[in-house]
Amino acid sequence: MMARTLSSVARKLTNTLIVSAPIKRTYCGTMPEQTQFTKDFLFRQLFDTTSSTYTYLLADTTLGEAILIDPVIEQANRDFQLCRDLNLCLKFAINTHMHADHITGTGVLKELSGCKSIISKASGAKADILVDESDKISFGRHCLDILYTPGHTNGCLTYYAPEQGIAFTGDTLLIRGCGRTDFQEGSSKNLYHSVHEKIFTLPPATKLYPAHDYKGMTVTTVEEEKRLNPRLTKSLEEFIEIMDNLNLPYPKMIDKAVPANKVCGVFEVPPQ
Ligand SMILES: N[C@@H](CCC(=O)N[C@@H](CSS)C(=O)NCC(=O)O)C(=O)O
Repeated sequence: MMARTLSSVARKLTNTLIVSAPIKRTYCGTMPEQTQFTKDFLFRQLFDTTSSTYTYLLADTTLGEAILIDPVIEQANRDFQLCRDLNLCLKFAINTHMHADHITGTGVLKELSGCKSIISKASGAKADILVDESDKISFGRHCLDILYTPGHTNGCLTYYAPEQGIAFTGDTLLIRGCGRTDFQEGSSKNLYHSVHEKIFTLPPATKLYPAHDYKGMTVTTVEEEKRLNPRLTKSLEEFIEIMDNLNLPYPKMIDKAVPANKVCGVFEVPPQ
């Protein structure tokens, strides 16, 4: 009896396997070879669920120097504690741009760790160090190149670590999307050119890490976005049309976040 039951289960499973649809293979290109991180490079992707913001901790594990990209004020203690847990000294807290949807953690991290804050000169925001494309950001023996990628805001930067094959695109390029261009000197034309000229010209296997994701995605590559991005694979004219019709709601925090982020996240919000 038991044997018959088992064999009927097995037959059902076999049938299920037989009737399941074959995997449809539509991609006929060659996958670009993946770059591995060097042994002395630490990478952590951290998330703030309220604003769906990614913060990135990068470090030289031999020399113990770290940086944070796009920290969020509510997570500043978490990020600082992680540096302590890993015996890392936080050198810089960096923003890709002046965010509209959350207050940056750079002000609090400066207090907690004594690190220096960084943002682009073009952002018009205050920070300890204002950078542009001619600068590099070094931590230990590692280094970030700076790409000027305006469009979402006028001061947007992409930070690129060529040796590791990774770039941090902020809100310029999101996974299968891009940052909106309807406020803070946003320009769809500039964003399109930034992506096509500065990001899509990086090596195809370059891993791209955005400042946000709203669908649970974590990473993409230049090759993937050039092939699959539903907005940026279009012509400039079609792209502008798409961006003009996004109809996204105004970010909930913008009226508090932008004044605070103009002064590195240390703005005292007046009592309501
Ligand atoms: N609902 C959120 C804000 C969502 C949003 O507008 N995200 C921005 C980046 S943060 S300013 C964006 O560019 N989105 C592009 C898109 O296509 O979703 C809030 O209220 O904070």
